[in-house]
Amino acid sequence: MGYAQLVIGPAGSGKSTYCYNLQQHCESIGRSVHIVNLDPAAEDFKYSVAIDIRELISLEDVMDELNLGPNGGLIYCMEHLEENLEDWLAEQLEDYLDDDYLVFDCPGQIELYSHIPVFRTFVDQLRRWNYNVCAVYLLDSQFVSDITKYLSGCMASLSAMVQLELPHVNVLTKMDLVTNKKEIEKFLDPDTRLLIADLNEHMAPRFAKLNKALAELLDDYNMVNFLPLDIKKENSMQYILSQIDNAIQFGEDADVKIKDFDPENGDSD
Ligand SMILES: Nc1nc2c(ncn2[C@@H]2O[C@H](COP(=O)(O)OP(=O)(O)OP(=O)(O)O)[C@@H](O)[C@H]2O)c(=O)[nH]1
Ligand SMILES: [Mg+2]
Repeated sequence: MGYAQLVIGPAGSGKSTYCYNLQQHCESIGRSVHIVNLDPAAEDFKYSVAIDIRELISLEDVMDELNLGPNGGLIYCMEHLEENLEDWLAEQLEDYLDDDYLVFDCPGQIELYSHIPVFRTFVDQLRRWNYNVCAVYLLDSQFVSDITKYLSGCMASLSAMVQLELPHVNVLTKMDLVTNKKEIEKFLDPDTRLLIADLNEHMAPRFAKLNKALAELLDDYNMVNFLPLDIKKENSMQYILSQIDNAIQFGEDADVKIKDFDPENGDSD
């Protein structure tokens, strides 16, 4: 059984930075992770890359040779990946052990998750190869400055969740930049009734029914729940990782091993 995180979220939300900080954190606790770059437009990374989509296809080449713009080019690249999962990706993954932990740093274009099936195909293939996969959806705390933006961020996350059908963890990034912590904290685990009240206050009365329906939708999917990520605080990443591990049952075998050697039940010397 392998384990994987699919790190997704809007452009600039902090996905690559998250991957780097996760790698640093894992190094510091002596745990192994391998970061896979799935962004064909990426230029350089701070993390060490285990597998790189740019060895299969690069956005620059596609744009030059096929005369495509950056967005069309990206879709072309991702569809090319989709067609090459069983040869290229399979071959790349052969270098990793069955129980390795992979982290996929994905591109930020939202249409990749809502309009075309590439990530759904990708995830289905990983599952066939026996990976437990968790979607980690990052949203920039700087973007969540008011309730309507927050709600639109939640909706984009929900759309990815419905499309991918994976265990799903939402993360609010760049908390180190937040000056008014109280203002943001209300978005981490809010009461949807308060959200509606807040929305109604800011919007014309004719939106009241829509606001109520949106809040109920979030409630039904248990969606409104974000873990704060402050890269300046070590325990912040540690907590997020523990939640994700839990979602993909990583470490349960290790728990069994620890219990086997529980000094209270084992031999004493
Ligand atoms: N202060 C601070 N800056 C951050 C943090 N995360 C990301 N940034 C900055 O935000 C910008 C975008 O970060 P990236 O990690 O490249 O974001 P991304 O989601 O990978 O972006 P794309 O791959 O283009 O979609 C960079 O300038 C980062 O330095 C954070 O936690 N704190
Ligand atoms: Mg990136």
